[in-house]
Amino acid sequence: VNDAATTGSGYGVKGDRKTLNTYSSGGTYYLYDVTKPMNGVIETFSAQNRSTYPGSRSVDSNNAWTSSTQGADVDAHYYAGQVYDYYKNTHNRNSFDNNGATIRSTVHYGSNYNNAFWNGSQMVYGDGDGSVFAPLSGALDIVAHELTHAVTERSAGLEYRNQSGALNESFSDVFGYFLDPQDYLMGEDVYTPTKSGDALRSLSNPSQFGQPEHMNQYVNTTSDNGGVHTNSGIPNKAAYYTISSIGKAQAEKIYYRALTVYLTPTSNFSYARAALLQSTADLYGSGSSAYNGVKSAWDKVGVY
Ligand SMILES: CCC(=O)Oc1c(C)cccc1C(=O)O
Ligand SMILES: [Zn+2]
Repeated sequence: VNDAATTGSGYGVKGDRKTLNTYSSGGTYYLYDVTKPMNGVIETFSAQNRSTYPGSRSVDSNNAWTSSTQGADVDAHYYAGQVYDYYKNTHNRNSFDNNGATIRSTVHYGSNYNNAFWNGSQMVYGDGDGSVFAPLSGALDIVAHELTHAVTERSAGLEYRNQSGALNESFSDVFGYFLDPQDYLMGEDVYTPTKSGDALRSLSNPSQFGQPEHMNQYVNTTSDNGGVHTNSGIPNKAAYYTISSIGKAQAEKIYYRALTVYLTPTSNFSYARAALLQSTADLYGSGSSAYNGVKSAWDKVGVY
């Protein structure tokens, strides 16, 4: 039996053509990517619209992943590979655990499910209901957001509530930007497919989608684990100020070092400021323009 790594192609959620790293075994093709270094594996499954995971491996008979229901599978697989490459090439991190863990995604989870999440072991994506969301793996920034939850879990371990939870959310949005830097919007490629110009969140203008962007607007609430998707607007705005003043290349090194070296499970916004400043001093010096950029960014959002 000739099992082999193969190259397929298909259409993503938006109908765009993509080349795919697949695998053939017994005459069937699988979304199973064995091309990454040190045996990192990326694999994609389908829940076939049931609420179970992982479901079964996404398969195709001729390695042409072109049916309308395969777009979610194509994008989950392709974008997971892009996020793997980003963390390896930019930060020398080998998968989310820095030890070559298999990156598994399940698509077509549930029915009309307007959600995506990291479940502690894998990524899971709904198909959306066609009004609030198109299939959620169709946005690179969402895939990067979810996989960054895994990186955070295996590094800082920021507890998913209150300020540490808002930081957890913010780091996922910020790395979503680093993967998809042509705008400061989150999820715009799949959010409200019948309406243009909106998004889940904006890093440059959090208040556009109902988020605070200064500490004096912090929302004390018990909903959403203490407003983790709301209060993330404050560190997101600080990240926007940082990126727009010192540039993406230095900002992403600073953010990765803070996340993997200094932040802890209970870090709050003030500690995040200190961690980012210390990371900047480590990398570029405390007298650098980068250091002044980070300091000024957090001053502007009222976090000291
Ligand atoms: C940008 C990705 C995102 O926010 O995904 C979520 C959605 C769409 C609903 C609920 C939670 C999340 C999340 O991953 O935090
Ligand atoms: Zn999230």
